[in-house]
Amino acid sequence: MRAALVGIDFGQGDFAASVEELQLLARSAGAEPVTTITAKRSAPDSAYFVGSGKADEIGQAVLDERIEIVIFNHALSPAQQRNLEKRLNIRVLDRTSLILDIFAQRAASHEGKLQVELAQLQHLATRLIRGWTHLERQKGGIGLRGPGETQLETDRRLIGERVKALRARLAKLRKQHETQRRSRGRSQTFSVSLVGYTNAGKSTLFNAVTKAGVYVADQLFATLDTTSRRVYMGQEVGNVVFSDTVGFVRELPHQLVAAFRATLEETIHADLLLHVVDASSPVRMEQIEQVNLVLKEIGADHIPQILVWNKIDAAGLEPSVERDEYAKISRVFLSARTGVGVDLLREAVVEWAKAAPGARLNEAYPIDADEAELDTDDAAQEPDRSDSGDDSSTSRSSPTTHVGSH
Ligand SMILES: Nc1nc2c(ncn2[C@@H]2O[C@H](COP(=O)(O)OP(=O)(O)OP(=O)(O)O)[C@@H](O)[C@H]2O)c(=O)[nH]1
Ligand SMILES: [Mg+2]
Repeated sequence: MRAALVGIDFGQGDFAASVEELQLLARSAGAEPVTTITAKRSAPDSAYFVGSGKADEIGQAVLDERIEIVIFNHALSPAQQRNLEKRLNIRVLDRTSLILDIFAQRAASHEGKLQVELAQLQHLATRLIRGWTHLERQKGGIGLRGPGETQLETDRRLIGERVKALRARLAKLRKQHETQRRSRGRSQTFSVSLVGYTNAGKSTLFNAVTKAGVYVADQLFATLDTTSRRVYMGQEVGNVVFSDTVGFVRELPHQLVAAFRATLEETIHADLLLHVVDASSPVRMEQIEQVNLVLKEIGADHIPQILVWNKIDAAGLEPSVERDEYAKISRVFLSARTGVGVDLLREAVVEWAKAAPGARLNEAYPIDADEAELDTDDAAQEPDRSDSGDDSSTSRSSPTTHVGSH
């Protein structure tokens, strides 16, 4: 489908990067961006978002380039969208609808599909409601109740009912998952979630670490549902669960953040986040910020993170590890694609897993009085563990020794 993209520069952030992202988003949705129309404004026009001169320029491009759809890099009000569609005589999508559309195409699990439908209906509902009041105002209300309005009221009611049903079903699914999680007990298994901006390389890294075949593509939101794999990480820590997750994006429609909370449930319950960053992207710092914002929104900002600077092959960087002031690993440079540095990350995860508060404590860690008591209890129940204690306590003078003491 031949698409014209429209981006307005309000003088905030990296405009070129944001237009580039819109092109990737459009392609991910299956559109073919043929032309990109940009303009500078200080504020959106209330009728058309762009000025009427710009609207005509878009109209001309639609004719010249045989455009089938116009996609705005912004959230349009229902009135703006309608006005534009009327004037251009073509379907107009805004950024929110575009992202919703990609999500609708990609959702694979039952729960994922329900969540997308819910978000779409909520988006639609605001349009209908506002569309209706808009009409009402135009017609002046009383005595002018036409068949169109009745239809809108019916639509609104039906949508409301469907939204309610979807919410109930999702709540039930969530409860089931919660019960499953609890019945598994306070799991001994250390869990790690890969999070990050869309296209950062999370799935590629997930595959490199777990050797699982997960869909990798140079598209936005290639992954929509969470995939988890249990991986044996050696004698000391045993199994670790890795979860790949949906990518984040700036201005992620708010309904979607809320709707995808459950998809990101694994993230909220993870012991450690691997925050994957495309080190070759000029806007990587902004992307890190955006991801941290979403993490805060879903209540996962308290979970410790390792920043994974991925794609060092493209960024011309060397594989390495950085530690913070407590000597804990805080950043790993690697390439998920070539595999260079991936072993450093595995070692980093093992180190974190060994140091985790809930992990099998053993006497190799310096611990303070309260924890020492706990540890004695533990040791009493599993006497065989103290046998191997001595040599590991000397060999592990590494950073992990800090953990017991905070
Ligand atoms: N040059 C280079 N490209 C990489 C590297 N890792 C991943 N890629 C590419 O980046 C693109 C996106 O990779 P994915 O693993 O699908 O990214 P993702 O973060 O899972 O993306 P979403 O699931 O859409 O959020 C693909 O084309 C990968 O081949 C890397 O280390 N170097
Ligand atoms: Mg992915």
